Amino acid sequence: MLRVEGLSIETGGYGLVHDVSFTVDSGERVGLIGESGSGKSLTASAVLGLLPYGVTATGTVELEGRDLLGASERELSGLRGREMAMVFQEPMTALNPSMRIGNQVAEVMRVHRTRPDRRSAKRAALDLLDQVRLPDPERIARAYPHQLSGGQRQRVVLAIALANNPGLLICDEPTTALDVTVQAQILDLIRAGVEGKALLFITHDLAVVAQVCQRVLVMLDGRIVEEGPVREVFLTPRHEYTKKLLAASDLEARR
Ligand SMILES: Nc1ncnc2c1ncn2[C@@H]1O[C@H](COP(=O)(O)OP(=O)(O)OP(=O)(O)O)[C@@H](O)[C@H]1O
Repeated sequence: MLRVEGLSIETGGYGLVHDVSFTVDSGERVGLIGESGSGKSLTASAVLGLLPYGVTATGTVELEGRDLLGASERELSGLRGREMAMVFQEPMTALNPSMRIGNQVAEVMRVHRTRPDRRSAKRAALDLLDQVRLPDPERIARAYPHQLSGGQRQRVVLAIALANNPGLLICDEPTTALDVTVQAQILDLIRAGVEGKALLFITHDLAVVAQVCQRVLVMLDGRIVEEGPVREVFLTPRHEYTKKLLAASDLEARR
């Protein structure tokens, strides 16, 4: 499904990510962990074709065999929101503050023409709001983003991400801004929502990886230094850095 091979990212001749390779198959949930600045978000941005201005990527990124690094912006925007979708930390930046929630969810289906008409897109939007367990979807659909809580807004973002049934979902710290009980609910929804799809889940929280992912990649200074099944890596880490990460987390205490 997603294949990243020899991905390097640089800016002004300065390397930020070095020769990163990994795959995420359909039905697989893969975590990407590592300290702040290790290159996790840039790696995800390269996959999505959303690298910041002046930052460039080389290597191979393929989604269902389709080359993404060489794709035009037009091709990429046809894929984003349809074949691959993303959920970032701050839901407010993903939502349009002046558009009603229902219209925003319907919009992503209209843009990609995945529903035959406006009415069916609106109906599908209500179903999606219900699917992410928002109470009273009709009322939420009429609301504006600022009228919802942070957790409710992230549910809306997830509904938008899942609207077109994408094969790949990329989450970058989706629950970091939420309190723990809401965090657990959103993680459950993500797990349920990605069934049969590929998930790349970026976080610095090892407990979240243990809860959501089957496989984990550990990144340090722009390189993947260790990878494997979550259980294996967390129980018997091989790289010194992974050992340090585990020692610093509260996972140890839960074993
Ligand atoms: N637009 C940019 N221009 C130059 N350097 C950048 C740019 N964006 C990120 N970097 C640098 O690239 C490195 C990797 O950043 P990245 O955001 O991928 O880290 P991260 O692992 O996602 O960290 P965090 O967990 O804090 O989000 C960092 O050293 C960062 O300073």
